[in-house]
Amino acid sequence: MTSATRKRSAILISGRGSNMISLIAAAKAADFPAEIALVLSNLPDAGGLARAAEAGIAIAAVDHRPFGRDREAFERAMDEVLRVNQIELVVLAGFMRVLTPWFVTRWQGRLINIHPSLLPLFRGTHTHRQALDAGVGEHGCSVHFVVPELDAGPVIAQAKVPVLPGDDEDALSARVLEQEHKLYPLALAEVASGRAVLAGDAVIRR
Ligand SMILES: Nc1nc2c(c(=O)[nH]1)N[C@@H](CN(C=O)c1ccc(C(=O)N[C@@H](CCC(=O)O)C(=O)O)cc1)CN2
Ligand SMILES: NCC(=O)N[C@@H]1O[C@H](COP(=O)([O-])[O-])[C@@H](O)[C@H]1O
Repeated sequence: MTSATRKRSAILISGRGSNMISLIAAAKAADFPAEIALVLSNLPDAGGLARAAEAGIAIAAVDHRPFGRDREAFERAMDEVLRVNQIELVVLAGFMRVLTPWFVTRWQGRLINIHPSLLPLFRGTHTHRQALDAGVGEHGCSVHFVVPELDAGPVIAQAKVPVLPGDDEDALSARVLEQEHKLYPLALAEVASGRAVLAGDAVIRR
C-alpha cells in the first residue's frame, strides 16, 4: 500500500501511550491502511511523547492548561497542528479531555476513541471500578466514533474479558488493556480502509 493511499493519522494522548505503541507497531506493516504521522498530547510531559519520538514518529504538545476554561481555543490550537501535518484521521488513545462540539463536528467520521468498557455500559471514568461495583461477569473495551455526547458514539468494535473472583481494579484493567492493544489496530484498519464508516448514529460496513 503506497503512502498515498494510507490515511495520514494522528494519535492524541494524555499519558503513557501503551495503546499508541500498539498502533505504531501495527502501522509498520506495509499493507496497514493508516500511517501514524503524528503523536499529539495535551500534556507536554506525557510519557508517551518520548516513546513516540523513540519510535521515529513526529510529536507535538498543545498544553490545555493555559487556555483555562476556553476549551475551543485549546482545540483550535490543536486543529492548526493537525492541519499543518495534513492529518486525515484522529485517533484518541488515553486522551483525557472532553472535546467540544466544534472540534467533534469538524472531525466527525474521522475521529475515533478507545474506551475501557463494553459501551453503552460504564461511560466516563473509573470504568473498572464501575464494573466491579455492578458485579458484572463480563467486561471489556470498545472502539467507537466520537460524537459530542461523551462515550455515546457508535461502536466500531468491542473485545470482552471475564471478571474473575477476587479481581480488583488493577487486575481487571490489566486484562482489559491486553485486549485494547489487540482491538485498536484492527478497528483503526477498518476505519482507515473505509470498510467501517460513520453514517448518522450508526456504523455501516462496506
Ligand atoms: N465530545 C467527546 N469528547 C471525548 C470523548 C467523547 O466520546 N466525546 N471521549 C473521550 C475519552 N474519554 C472516555 O473514553 C473521556 C475523557 C475525558 C473525560 C473527562 O472527564 N475529562 C475531564 C478532565 C479529566 C482530566 O483532565 O484528567 C475534562 O475534560 O474536564 C471523560 C471521558 C475523549 N473526549
Ligand atoms: N476515557 C478514556 C479512557 O479512560 N481511556 C483509557 O485510558 C487508558 C490509556 O492507556 P494508554 O495511555 O496506556 O494507552 C486506556 O485504558 C484507555 O482505554
